[in-house]
Formats: sequence, C-alpha cells, structure tokens
Amino acid sequence: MITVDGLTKRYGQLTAVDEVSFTAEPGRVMGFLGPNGAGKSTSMRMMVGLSEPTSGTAHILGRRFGELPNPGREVGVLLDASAQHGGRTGREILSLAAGTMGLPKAWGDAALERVSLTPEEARRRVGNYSLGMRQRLGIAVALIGDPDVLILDEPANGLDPAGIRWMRDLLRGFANDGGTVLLSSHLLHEIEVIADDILVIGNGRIVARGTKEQLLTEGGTLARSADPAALAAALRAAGHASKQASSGALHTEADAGTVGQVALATGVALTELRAADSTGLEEMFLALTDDSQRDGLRDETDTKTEGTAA
Ligand SMILES: Nc1ncnc2c1ncn2[C@@H]1O[C@H](COP(=O)(O)OP(=O)(O)OP(=O)(O)O)[C@@H](O)[C@H]1O
Repeated sequence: MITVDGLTKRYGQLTAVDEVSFTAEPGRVMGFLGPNGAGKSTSMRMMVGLSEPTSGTAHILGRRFGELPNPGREVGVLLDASAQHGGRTGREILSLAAGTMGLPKAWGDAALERVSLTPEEARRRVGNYSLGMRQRLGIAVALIGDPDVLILDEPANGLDPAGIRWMRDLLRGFANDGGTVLLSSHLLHEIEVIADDILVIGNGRIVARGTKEQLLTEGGTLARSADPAALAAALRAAGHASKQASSGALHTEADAGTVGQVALATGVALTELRAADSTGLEEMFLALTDDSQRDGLRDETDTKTEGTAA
C-alpha cells in the first residue's frame, strides 16, 4: 500500500506538487495520469526519498521510504530507464542490483525471465538496447527483490502495442498476487489499457480520481442522429445537457437508455448510440488538464472530479 497525504513541493515561486493525497491499494494497479510538467515525476521522487517534500508525507507499507530496512525488498522503483550505465550488460546491472540487496545471483536470472529478456540479450551492453529493452531491464531491476509495491515512472515509454499489452499482463499478475502498483503516464491510452484506478494530475493538483469504470461511465454517451439539433433540444427539455463532440456526434452525460427513450419520443432516428468510453475519458482528461493549466484556476479547489476508489 502507498499512502500519500498533503504532499507538496515548491521550487521558488513554482508549486510543482500541490497537496496531493491518495491511497494506492494492494491488489490494484493505479495509473497516475497527467500532461508533461504536471508533477508526476516530482511526486514519485518524493515517495522514494529522492526529493524532500516541502510539506506532506508519503508512506510505503506504513513507513517512509528512508525507514525501510532494505527498500528494494519492499518497493521496486523505475524512474528513468535511460539512467543505466550504457557500458554494462543487462546481466551485470542485475547482478549489481542483487548484490546491493544481498540477494542470490539467481534472482537476477528469474527477473530477466519475468521481463522476457533472453540470455543473449542480457549479455549485450545496455548502450545497444532499444528503449523498449531498457524499459524491460528497468522493470527487471524493480522486480528483482520480489517487492510488494512497484512505483514506475512512464514504464510504457518506448513500448510498442504488444509491449504495452505485455506490461499490462505483468502488472496485472503482480497485483493479482497482492502487490500494489503505481505507474505514471502522460498518455491516456496507456493508462486506460493498464490501470484499474486512475488519478489525474494537472498543474500539481489532483483533478480527477476513480476506478477506470467510474471515469469511463462519467464519459457519458455519444449519439449520432439524422437531426442533431432536434435531439439536443429534446435532451435539454428532458434535463440533459449535450454538446457536439469533435466527431459531429452529440455527447451527453445521460446514459444510452435515456438518450434512446428521448429520441423515440421525439421521433428522431438514431444512426449511432454508444457509451462514450475512451472518447469521453479523453475529452474529460483534456478538459480537466486544460482547465488546471489555465492561469487563475490554480488556487481553486472546487474543480475536482471525485470517484471513490483513490
Ligand atoms: N529540480 C527542479 N527545479 C525546478 N523546477 C522543477 C524541478 N523539477 C521539476 N520542476 C518543475 O516541476 C514541474 C513538474 O515537473 P515533473 O517533472 O514532476 O512533471 P511530470 O508530470 O513528471 O512531467 P513529464 O510527463 O514531462 O515527465 C515542472 O514545471 C518542472 O519544470
């Protein structure tokens, strides 16, 4: 479990992380989503003791990172896959990590296997690795101590779609075995594929949180019809706001059943009716992060959209 309470980091006038609080639960994968510069890396660095918070606390399994006796046995961390020494082989890097944690060398081989790096690849120098291979090696280093918690900053960076699916399965298995996963990304699709719970950060503040299902449901409904203006008016009369999405379809918070009933009663033929799913989540993500980036909104606290899980 990871418990973060009021975590704040100021650099001079800039508040990079502003009163961030959440709990990441065992058995679940939490995605930490936000645009570039939103404060994800700074938050994670504070969680693992690489940066001192201005205020607030972060606990992993009930203790500050610095209080963990052998941190790599409790929490696996990947902050920057390019940070490994390019002149070393993958196997050497894992041997060093095993040595630091006081683990048998064989644990390095087990970690390599878990991330599907072959023995031949492990004998190559990291300087010759693709970005995706470096990410796999970084995850192997995070996993080597058999920790209960994983904190991964942009681990899907450089992975192709098959690689992202592989990572989803790996993290799903880790969580199913009772582990806690926190991973960041600035790409909605990655988080949508991998995470159970989503925490959205914009301009240092949490702007939305909830299970993926909650946030998808909050994405509303998309309806395409022969007469969008008439459908929009009928929805409005029934108490449901709508707006034209970029695709031309109407986007409304009403559920699909309600939209169907309204269309039937109004005599407007529907040509498409579906949950807005990722389109809705994307629009929400863009709107929320745009809002949080705008000057003047930084001091408002009532712009949050809250689900229940985080
Ligand atoms: N050491 C530092 N000194 C001053 N400002 C910093 C420092 N580290 C980060 N920042 C600023 O804090 C803000 C948050 O940066 P952070 O790296 O946490 O964002 P991020 O969400 O991880 O972004 P990205 O997706 O681009 O990695 C940015 O405005 C960044 O410029």
